[in-house]
Amino acid sequence: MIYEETASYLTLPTFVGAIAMYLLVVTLHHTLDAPQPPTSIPWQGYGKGWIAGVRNFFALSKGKEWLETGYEKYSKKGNIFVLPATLGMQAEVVVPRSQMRWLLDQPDSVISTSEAHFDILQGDYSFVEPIILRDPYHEHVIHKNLVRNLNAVISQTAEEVPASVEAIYGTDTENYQNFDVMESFFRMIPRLINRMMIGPVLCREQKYLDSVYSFTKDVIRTQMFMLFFPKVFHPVLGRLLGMFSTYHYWVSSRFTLPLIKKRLEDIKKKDAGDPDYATWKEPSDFVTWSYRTAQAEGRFDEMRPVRIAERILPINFAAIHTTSLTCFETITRILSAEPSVLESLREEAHRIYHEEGGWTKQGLSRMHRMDSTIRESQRVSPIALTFVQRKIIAKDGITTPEGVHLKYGTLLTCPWWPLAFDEELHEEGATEFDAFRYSRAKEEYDAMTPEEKEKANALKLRQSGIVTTSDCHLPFGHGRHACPGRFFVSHELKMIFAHLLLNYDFKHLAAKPEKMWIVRFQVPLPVNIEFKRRKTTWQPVV
Ligand code: HEM
Repeated sequence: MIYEETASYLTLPTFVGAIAMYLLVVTLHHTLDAPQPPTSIPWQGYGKGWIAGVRNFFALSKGKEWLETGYEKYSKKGNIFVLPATLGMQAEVVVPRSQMRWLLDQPDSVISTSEAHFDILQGDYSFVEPIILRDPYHEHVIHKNLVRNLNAVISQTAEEVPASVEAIYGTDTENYQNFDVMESFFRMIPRLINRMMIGPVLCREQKYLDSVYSFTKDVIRTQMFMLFFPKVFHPVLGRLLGMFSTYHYWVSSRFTLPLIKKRLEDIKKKDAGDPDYATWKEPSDFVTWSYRTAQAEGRFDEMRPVRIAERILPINFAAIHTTSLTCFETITRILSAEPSVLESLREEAHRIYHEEGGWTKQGLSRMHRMDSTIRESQRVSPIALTFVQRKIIAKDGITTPEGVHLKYGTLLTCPWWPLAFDEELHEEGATEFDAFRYSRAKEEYDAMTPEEKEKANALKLRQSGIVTTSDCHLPFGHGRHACPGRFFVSHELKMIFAHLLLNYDFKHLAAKPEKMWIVRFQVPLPVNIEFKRRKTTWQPVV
């Protein structure tokens, strides 16, 4: 009897009603809970009231349209506007290009990058311990060490690229194979980034690589799931979801901890003048950089092996998906462009490799066509609508140059998607992919006489490379918190593509890959490419 009564409530309408009620509660909770931008400034979406808030919350596919309209109506006139909260994402105040300098000049104690990242990435739960994102010392280590150790990093990466590519793309010279492009890079990139992080032994250990890759997926899962639940559930849900990343950290640490402990022992013996270590040279990788930086700065907590092992994972998180997506965009753009683009890139890679006798920093910096192709692929395929997220952490808030007061906790951001395609900011054809957009002028410059070079604007040319960020080129962010990994990525990607294009044949891609927008992110749909190992490395036709 009781069973029958219960069953009578479990009808489709009651189930749908319960879900609708739950979502309504979640929406209202998010709306009331998050710091709200002022209603005195323009809001995109359905408006500012309660009902509009509910409609905005469910408008999963509207973000792009709202941003484009806001950009045209307000950003171009130098005004801020609000991109409303969708799902559990916080409303963002979109800062126009004309106010970007003001935004980036604010001290970290007023407008914070790390606090914005902490909130967005659920720093309380996703990275094993909250301190990892609360005090992102690993970012400081990368900022401080990567560029100054670039020569060593490039030669290690050059050593690792051929085997990393072959491990995925194989050596079959007879038959074309068919592969999911994104998957191929998700398998290749962890090895290359971990060569820089922890050296040649572990970067080839598949179980270790699986654990770090799984960790990055755990973080994304936690971040996504939490959007659907009000903050009151976060402590329980976050801890449950965080167990996955803690587990994968634990698996990775079984590989990393012994190596880190041994490295620190070696360094200490070397420092103590142990004669056995007279010729020992400390490897230049993230482990050594972390220890040495912490030692120089008296950060004893950061010299502990466990802490160094924990910090390896957020760097993997920052690197794996971003680099794989960029590789995906670049190769699919090359293969769907005119075949002459592929041939031209091959010619450049072959020429420079032979002129330099291998991959050097100097040679890679002369690969203008490849540099341009990667930069242009990033421009025409923004991963997200907005970049440069910052959170106001000054307790009293802050007043913008146009006199609007924004309170503590407000999220600020910059409009990347519309900037990327603005015809007024880029040379003609801004909506089209033009592989050599940034390299034509550089090649012309290289061919000039010294007198002609003196008259040319070399600075402008140098400012159009992959690593150069600006207020209208944001794939690596902008300002002092712009991605420090880009100095590694730019060389890594050139070596990967040079190796792929010189050693493999590819079938032309008939159509450009399809994309889908999920809230504020652009996600490519799966694409397969057909390729075959060449019997001999590509040679120019004489
Ligand atoms: C193509 C690949 C990559 C892309 C597109 C990318 C993009 C970004 C973006 C958009 C930011 C935020 C910048 C801002 O808010 O102004 C960022 C930050 C960061 N990235 Fe990357 N990244 C890539 C690869 C890497 C790699 C390989 C590393 C590590 C070696 C790395 C380490 C970092 C770090 C540590 C930060 C935080 C910087 C800070 O807040 O001071 N990234 N990245």
